[in-house]
This record gives sequence, structure tokens and C-alpha cells, in this order.
Amino acid sequence: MTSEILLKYFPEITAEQLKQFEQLPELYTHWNNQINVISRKDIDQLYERHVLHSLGIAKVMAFKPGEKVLDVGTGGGFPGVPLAIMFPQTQFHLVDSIGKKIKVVTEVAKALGLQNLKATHARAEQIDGKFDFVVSRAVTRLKEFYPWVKGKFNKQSGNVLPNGILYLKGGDLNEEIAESGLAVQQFYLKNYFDEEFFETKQVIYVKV
Ligand SMILES: C[S@@+](CC[C@H](N)C(=O)[O-])C[C@H]1O[C@@H](n2cnc3c(N)ncnc32)[C@H](O)[C@@H]1O
Repeated sequence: MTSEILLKYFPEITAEQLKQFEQLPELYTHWNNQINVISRKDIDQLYERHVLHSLGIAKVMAFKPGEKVLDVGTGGGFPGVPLAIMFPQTQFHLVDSIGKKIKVVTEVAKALGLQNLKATHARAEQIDGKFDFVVSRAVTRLKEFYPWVKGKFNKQSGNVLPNGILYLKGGDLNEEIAESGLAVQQFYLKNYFDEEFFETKQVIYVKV
């Protein structure tokens, strides 16, 4: 497994960031053997299916220093861990309702020395605090997701897109978007990444 794919799309990453990304396969292989957070067949494709996919959000949004981002239903740390490596001056709060997944995230963040990441075992609905953005992947439909997070945003926006949700989704989303009743903006990851995996993948942005 090679990290070249990351440099191909993010040539600006520093040597320190590259070193952190390059620690991920070993860390996730180790932790996945104890607590399953990534499907076995996907672990060989960690960079493409998990790291690069998570960084699809970075193609849409450059988080600023000091901004706060909540990752809801982070599982083993996606998209929050790759984003925390990518934006070391932004504060990331990763939450999941399953404690052993948060254990993996905590251990991975510790091994990487990530100072800007906090991981909490909780349901999204129970999290207090205000954030600039909420990110997520593969947790639930937008209609259900939106009420969990809509009260958790700072009123003041300071980025190119106003504060809101950046959700990684794939497949045909017309029905899901329509049933949510939300106005969304769709960013297609195939415009940024050549690999077939990204053919139907999108970042859905919801302004709150
Ligand atoms: C399919 S996994 C996706 C994990 C990760 N986001 C990823 O893409 O690899 C969905 C995760 O959402 C978590 N989850 C579901 N409902 C939740 C809630 N209300 N609050 C926090 N976590 C939740 C589950 O525990 C599970 O770990």
C-alpha cells in the first residue's frame, strides 16, 4: 500500500503530515485485529477508500485555524482522523455511540500525536457545544441526521461556505435529498479524484 495516491491529489502536504498518513495502515491493521472498525477487504485499500474518501471534504472546504468541526458517527475515525491530520490547526471532535470504536480513535490519535482531536463516546444528540461544521460518512439518512445536529452550529460563519453539514454520500441520492426537504449543494468527487471508487461519491453540503 502506498501513500503516493495522497501526494497525487494533495501535493501540498508536509513531511510531518505524510509521516502521520503513513502510520495509518499499520495502526489500523493492528487495531482492526482487535476491534473491527473497517471491513477486512477494505483495509488493503485504506488510502483510497477511507483516507482519500475522507479527504474529499478537504477538496470542498479548507477548514480554517481555530474552527471547530464535529464528526458524527465517526466509527474508527472517518472522516475525522484524516481531516485532523490535514488541518492541524482546526479542532475536531469525533463522536460515536459505540465505546470500543472511540477506543480505537483515541489510540490512533495518541499514536499520531494529534493535539487537535478529541474523541467522545456519546450519541450525537447528547453532544453540547457549538461547531462551525459537522462532517459525517455512512451514518444515517439526511432526514434523520439533520435534527441531531441542527442546534449545534455557531451563528457566525467565517469560511467560503457558511457553517453547515458536509456529508460524504454515494449512489443515487435524489430520493434521500427530496425526503429531507433540505436545500443541498452537491459536490461530485469524480471531479477531483480519478479512481473508479469515486464515480458516484459526493459531498453533500447543507447550510444551516
Ligand atoms: C457505518 S458506521 C460508519 C463509521 C465511519 N463514519 C465510517 O465511515 O467509516 C456508522 C457509525 O455511526 C454510529 N452511530 C449511529 N448512530 C449514531 C448516533 N446517533 N450518534 C453517534 N454515533 C452514531 C455507529 O455506532 C457506527 O459506528
